[in-house]
Amino acid sequence: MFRRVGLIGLGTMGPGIAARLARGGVDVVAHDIAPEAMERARAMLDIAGGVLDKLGIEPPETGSGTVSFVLSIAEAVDGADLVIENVPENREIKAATYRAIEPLIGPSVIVATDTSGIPITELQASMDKPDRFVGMHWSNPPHIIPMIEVIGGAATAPATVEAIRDFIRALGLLPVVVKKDVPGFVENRVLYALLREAVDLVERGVIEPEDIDTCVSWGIGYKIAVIGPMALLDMAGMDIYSSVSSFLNQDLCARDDVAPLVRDKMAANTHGIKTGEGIYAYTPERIAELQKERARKLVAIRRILEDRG
Ligand SMILES: NC(=O)C1=CN([C@@H]2O[C@H](COP(=O)(O)OP(=O)(O)OC[C@H]3O[C@@H](n4cnc5c(N)ncnc54)[C@H](O)[C@@H]3O)[C@@H](O)[C@H]2O)C=CC1
Ligand SMILES: Cc1ncc(C(=O)O)c(C(=O)O)c1O
Repeated sequence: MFRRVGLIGLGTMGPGIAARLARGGVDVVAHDIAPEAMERARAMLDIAGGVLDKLGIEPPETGSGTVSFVLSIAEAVDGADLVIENVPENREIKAATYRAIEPLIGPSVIVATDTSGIPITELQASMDKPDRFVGMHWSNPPHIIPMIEVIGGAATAPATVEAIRDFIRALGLLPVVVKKDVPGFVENRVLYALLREAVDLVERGVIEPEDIDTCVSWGIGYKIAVIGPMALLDMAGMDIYSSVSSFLNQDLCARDDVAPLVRDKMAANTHGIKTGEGIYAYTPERIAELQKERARKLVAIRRILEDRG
């Protein structure tokens, strides 16, 4: 079990990760190059703590850990036995961050990345000690979603993968070890297959955005939370899947670039909630309302799925 974690990057993911680790008894020393991100993270900690209370996640007997904010990477990694990197999904920024971290840590300190899908083998190529480098892919919102993917690259020592898997288990979370270092790992390969098809259907005028959200949330999402895809195949029957996939697979979206709908949104700086408009438009009041409502529903669903309803 790691007792002290250096957390680098406090944007969308960092604050929830800090809150969840601290609730598990870990002392987190957090750093972001942007002072305003550190301020936002402080405010987020209280909100995430309230959600963890509602989830009934108790600290261990030794008590909750702490979260402190520091002004440099050197202070964040000093004395850490694990460093978690949460900087933007950009190879150069990540490589520069590892170059800054590595000279500051001892040989036994593990460095984990929360990359959404850049292969670990690629990222560890810039490291002096790639054997202690590993993927630890949390899902957003990270203080609520219990599943975390663990991915070793070609040069990762098996003991590094095992240490992260055991740490996640000790926190009461659900590690899933991905056996091959494929781009996107597993969660995002599945999610992006769904998103590619959804964007394509909206772009082709087959369905309105609100209607595909209803269709997927109530038709597929609700069911898949209880019955995973492999179990769903058995429930539907291999005969049905074989028959439907024989004509449908060839008609599914197979585009290998970013869809025009998404490129247009990027060009117009309509990135979603973070800019106030994406597929839908959001006022600041609506964003606050949605965040509360989504957290409340995710907490209620998780309690039911854990038979604690
Ligand atoms: N947003 C999401 O839903 C998910 C994102 N991820 C992955 O997690 C990582 C972080 O993603 P987000 O939190 O969404 O990114 P973000 O862009 O919201 O936050 C990144 C933070 O890193 C900071 N930063 C940049 N360079 C830095 C440096 N050298 N030192 C310290 N801080 C630095 C930025 O100021 C920013 O606050 C990415 O690899 C992303 O792909 C993983 C799961 C879900
Ligand atoms: C759109 C999107 N992309 C990546 C991720 C991730 O897991 O890295 C997520 C997420 O929900 O966590 C996501 O929604």
